[in-house]
Amino acid sequence: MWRRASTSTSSSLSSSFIIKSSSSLLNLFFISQHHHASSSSSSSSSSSSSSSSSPPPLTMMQQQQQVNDGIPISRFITFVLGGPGSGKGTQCTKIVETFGFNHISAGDLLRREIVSDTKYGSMILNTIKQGKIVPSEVTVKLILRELESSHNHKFLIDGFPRSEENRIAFEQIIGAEPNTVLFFDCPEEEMVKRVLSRNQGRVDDNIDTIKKRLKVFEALNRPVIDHYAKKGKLHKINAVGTVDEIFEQVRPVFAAFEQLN
Ligand SMILES: Nc1ncnc2c1ncn2[C@@H]1O[C@H](COP(=O)(O)OP(=O)(O)O)[C@@H](O)[C@H]1O
Ligand SMILES: O=c1ccn([C@@H]2O[C@H](COP(=O)(O)OP(=O)(O)O)[C@@H](O)[C@H]2O)c(=O)[nH]1
Repeated sequence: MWRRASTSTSSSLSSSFIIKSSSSLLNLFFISQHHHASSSSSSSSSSSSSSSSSPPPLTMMQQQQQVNDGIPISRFITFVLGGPGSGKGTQCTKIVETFGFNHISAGDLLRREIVSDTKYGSMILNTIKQGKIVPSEVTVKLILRELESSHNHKFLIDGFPRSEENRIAFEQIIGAEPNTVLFFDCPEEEMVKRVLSRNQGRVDDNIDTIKKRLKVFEALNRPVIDHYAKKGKLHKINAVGTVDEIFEQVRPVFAAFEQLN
């Protein structure tokens, strides 16, 4: 069983905001040469300034044209972090419904490989059973495929990166940093309780594997969280409470982006 990566067509964050909200050019990626050519040969309606090393932002018309042409435009990426059972997937569903993001669950992508029995399937199954982390190049490749095949430019990447090695591989292969990072902060005993009652038939939702996953989370995922905290990109959410109460802490993160637009 896995959560389906969901895609919504509603779009309320525009690329012009993405450009304005980014503190560094690393936050953006302008993938196609076509983009550079088209944006540099026409004027832009956005008020954001552009340096000599960056292309000017696209007008809404250019963005629409690119969507029509199937050419990727600048992407807005949110990493969704937190321990096992902290409620990442549950909150992602609410963010998709409210703000129209495309939800990419790294765990779901990996479980799909197991079910499809691809060349990585048995290695992934063994890794998940042991609560360990799948090699970065495998996971990043699966994420890249999702990023490239979506017409929605706003992404939630759920449950990734799980280690500094994951994070660095993503940044090198994809060529971008996330625009923002959510961290669902949940006490271990609450996470254990939730995972044990998740009831989705997952091979890793048993007490022995949960203990291993919690250790791996503390050892390998914490440094990633610290990294983004230092960069001022981390939004720490208290993950204890009802789903709706927690979402009320999440909502302002994305509402703020909309307001700036
Ligand atoms: N705020 C909450 N309070 C109680 N249970 C929750 C809450 N949020 C999620 N859950 C439940 O806890 C389990 C784990 O949530 P999930 O979103 O799958 O976590 P994660 O994606 O972080 O592993 C699920 O069964 C989910 O329904
Ligand atoms: O980027 C990832 C995401 C997941 N996993 C593996 O998939 C398992 C389940 O991850 P998921 O995010 O689905 O569940 P959670 O840990 O939130 O319960 C993890 O314990 C890892 O073994 C991984 O190796 N790399």
